[in-house]
Amino acid sequence: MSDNFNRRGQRNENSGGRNSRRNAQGRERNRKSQGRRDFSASVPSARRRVADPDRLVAFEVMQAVDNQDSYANLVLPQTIRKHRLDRRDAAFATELAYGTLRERGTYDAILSRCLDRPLEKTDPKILNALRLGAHQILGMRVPNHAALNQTVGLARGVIGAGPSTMVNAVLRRVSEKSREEWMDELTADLTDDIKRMSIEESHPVWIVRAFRQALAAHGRVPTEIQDLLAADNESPSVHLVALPGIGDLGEALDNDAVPGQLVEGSAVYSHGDLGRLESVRSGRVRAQDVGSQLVARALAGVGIEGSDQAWLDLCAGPGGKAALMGALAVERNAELVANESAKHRADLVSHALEPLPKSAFTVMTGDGRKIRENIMDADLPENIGLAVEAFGEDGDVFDRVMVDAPCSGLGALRRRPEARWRKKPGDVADLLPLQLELTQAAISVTRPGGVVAYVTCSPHPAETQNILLDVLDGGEVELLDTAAAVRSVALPGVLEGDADPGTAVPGVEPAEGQEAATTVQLWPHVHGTDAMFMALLRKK
Ligand SMILES: C[S@@+](CC[C@H](N)C(=O)[O-])C[C@H]1O[C@@H](n2cnc3c(N)ncnc32)[C@H](O)[C@@H]1O
Repeated sequence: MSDNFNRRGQRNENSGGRNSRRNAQGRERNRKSQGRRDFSASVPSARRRVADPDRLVAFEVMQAVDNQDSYANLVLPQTIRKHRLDRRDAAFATELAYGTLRERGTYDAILSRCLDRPLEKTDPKILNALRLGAHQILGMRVPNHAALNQTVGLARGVIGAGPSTMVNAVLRRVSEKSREEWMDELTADLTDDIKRMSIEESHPVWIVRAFRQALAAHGRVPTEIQDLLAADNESPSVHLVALPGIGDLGEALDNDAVPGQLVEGSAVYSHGDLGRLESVRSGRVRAQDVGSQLVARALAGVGIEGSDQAWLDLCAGPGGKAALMGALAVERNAELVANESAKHRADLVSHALEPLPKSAFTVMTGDGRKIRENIMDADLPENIGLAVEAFGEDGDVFDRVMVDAPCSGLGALRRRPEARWRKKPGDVADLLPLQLELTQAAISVTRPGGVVAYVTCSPHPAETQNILLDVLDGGEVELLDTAAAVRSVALPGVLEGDADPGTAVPGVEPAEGQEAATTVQLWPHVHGTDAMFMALLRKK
């Protein structure tokens, strides 16, 4: 983490460069030359009447998330461009918007003690301005007077003079206590740990509860929950993968990336715009969570007997795992079929696979549940086509199949700052039938002895272990020692001891030739990855 960011990954406003609007002490520079004046925080009526551009960007992102259901990670870059922020101000706006969105739950609990009306009855624009102010005061090291002054200026500029007076009064009350004092006050009378953590770590109560169950279900200690929630509030590092045999990490490493600690061919990049790396622009090096890299490599690496030429990624969009699997397939003289139901996402898969030789892959657009019918009609690469003929009407042609199922995404909350507030408990239940049917469809096109990987970016027991048990009930597949397969593609020693991601599944016997029947659950607070689940299944 750079020196310019605090414990929560936010920038300290104390490292002003030559052109910065903040000086070396973190104070906003005087802007007389821009025709505006900065005033003392104690004179609200005389404060600036226009919104500071980086705070305005953060505010517009919050509004777009609320009013247009926008994704912050998509709308933020557009808004930064619209307001022509320089790199430094863009970084500040990013931390302000993302941090405020993530920690909204904590700030709302504090604001509800400072407002004289319920939050629901507060004008949403005023509420968003207050949240941004609270984050600057309690979550970033912006001096109180600057946070107040600038947020009042923002409110005055985008909402009006009346509301700005109220924003000033409320933020003054917020600034009267430190974050720790606020937490003590808010949680003093709470006997329920889940509610306490929900406020302290800014997650909805139902997600805290689900995570605690998930930790227990995947063999970890439920008391880890606080660390897990805290890890969700950190900005994730950018992990890179060099497509094996196609890309290399040299350029990234020359530009301050550092080698990844979990898996070979990976690096961690924390030095700004990835687009400046030609290897990334060309798609030969890709940004990909290292957990995704691990599961893709584990499926490619697990031992199978017999043919190994036809690989399938059943739910491939936008193509991250497909690109890595496809490159590994090329090295092994195998070919990849990448299927995706949404046309625009199938186009992204085609784009992700561009660096591969054209003859090495096929992209199909279709419902994965109908893959069996669809592959019989498809124009597949020659060796897969031959295999289809060999298996005749059955269509069970594939040696390795990835089912990276559509899921609640609860394991990647740190990537989508607003996601935790949008998701509902029903989202988990809604996807369960689809997850099961996709896995059954995958099994139906896998040849006996071939392997299916069931993967989710969620640790929720309903969409991980329960789906697995339903699949095993079908009697067509057996659970492999997934943890051993994952360890074998990780760097030596890193998934041992407390970092062992494996869990034995009660009542499930090891398959022939396997030490154990295990699943794998990765965690942000243990492995620095998304909370990704994997079960490797061998077709009988
Ligand atoms: C978790 S994402 C896959 C991520 C991808 N493997 C990667 O690494 O980039 C799940 C994908 O499944 C797709 N999907 C949803 N329903 C599907 C279906 N019935 N058949 C095939 N794909 C489906 C979604 O559009 C989404 O792109």
